[in-house]
Amino acid sequence: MRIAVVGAGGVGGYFGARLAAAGHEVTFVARGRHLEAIRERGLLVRSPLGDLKVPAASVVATIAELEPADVVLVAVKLWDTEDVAAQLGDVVDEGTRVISLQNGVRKDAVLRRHLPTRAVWGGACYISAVIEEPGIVSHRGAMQKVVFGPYDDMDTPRARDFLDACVSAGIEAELSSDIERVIWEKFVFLVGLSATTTAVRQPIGVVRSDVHCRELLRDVMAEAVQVGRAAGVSLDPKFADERLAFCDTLPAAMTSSMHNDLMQGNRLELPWLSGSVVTLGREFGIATPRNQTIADVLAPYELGRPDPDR
Ligand SMILES: NC(=O)C1=CN([C@@H]2O[C@H](COP(=O)(O)OP(=O)(O)OC[C@H]3O[C@@H](n4cnc5c(N)ncnc54)[C@H](OP(=O)(O)O)[C@@H]3O)[C@@H](O)[C@H]2O)C=CC1
Ligand SMILES: CC(C)(CO)C(=O)C(=O)O
Repeated sequence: MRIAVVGAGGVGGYFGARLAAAGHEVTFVARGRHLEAIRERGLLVRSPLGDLKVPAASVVATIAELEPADVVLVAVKLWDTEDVAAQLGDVVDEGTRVISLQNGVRKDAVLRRHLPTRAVWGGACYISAVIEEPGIVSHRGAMQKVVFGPYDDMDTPRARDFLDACVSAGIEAELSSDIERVIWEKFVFLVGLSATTTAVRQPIGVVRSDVHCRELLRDVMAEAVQVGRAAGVSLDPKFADERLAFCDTLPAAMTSSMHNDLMQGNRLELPWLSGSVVTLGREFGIATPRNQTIADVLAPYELGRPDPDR
């Protein structure tokens, strides 16, 4: 398959490299020092499942340089979605399908503002991966799963082709007939994990074993479930309790990409995570005090490490 990956970071770098290693025609769009390093030495992905090397020739600097693709994977941080979606408008043709592997529940609406509705499939991924240094992505742990699905059943046969491509590349992959619910289920869990690990600056093991933090984790997820249900998503009303039990099965050292970003002094996706729960809560008249507090205490870090002398 011809696959374009916009954003060659933790997520895009990992999944794109797996697909490339399986013989698919993968082109990455990268920028900055990461782009320069890939152009010089190729992209190296370090993974406990086996390292991967992508040749320098697979990278381009702009979306406009992409050749027609069957599937475009969007894997940039959420603040870059609008810009990427606008540029994709010029390269997506009749046969192209775009899957965002980003977190959050508003990404596909942003893509649809710039792309034909049929071109946008839903997606979510489960992985822990970061740009270790320019040109090098590190996959942490063995988790590496993609769930995706068209919003329109007519597209299911072509979606199966991408499923086959992922499976043949060794990616744990699932084709869902209810991708909106999948995206929301991931969102509920992620909002809980990212809010607590980032605010507490500790991994899930510490969060879940402290009685107060555990209740916070549950409440943050319960608020996300409530707003999701108000938005018409078929989430189980007890889903937060189910996810809390799931959190008990996670490796104690697991954190979240937002916690990692905070520790690195990077910008945070906070407005699209707890921030989205608050915004949607306002829209539907649902109180979201726990997510509001998370959004408030992390606000000084939203654009990167704050300057204490400011
Ligand atoms: N990392 C993880 O483990 C997980 C992340 N996610 C989600 O996946 C999404 C991507 O996250 P992650 O992989 O961590 O992000 P990264 O920051 O690691 O990678 C994104 C890359 O895309 C680049 N980029 C942004 N805009 C463009 C553009 N227009 N053209 C070319 N390159 C561009 C960024 O460059 P620059 O640095 O210059 O901005 C960066 O190199 C997020 O929504 C995140 O929440 C989901 C599951 C797990
Ligand atoms: C929870 C996790 C690691 C699962 O993929 C994630 O999506 C994130 O931290 O952004």
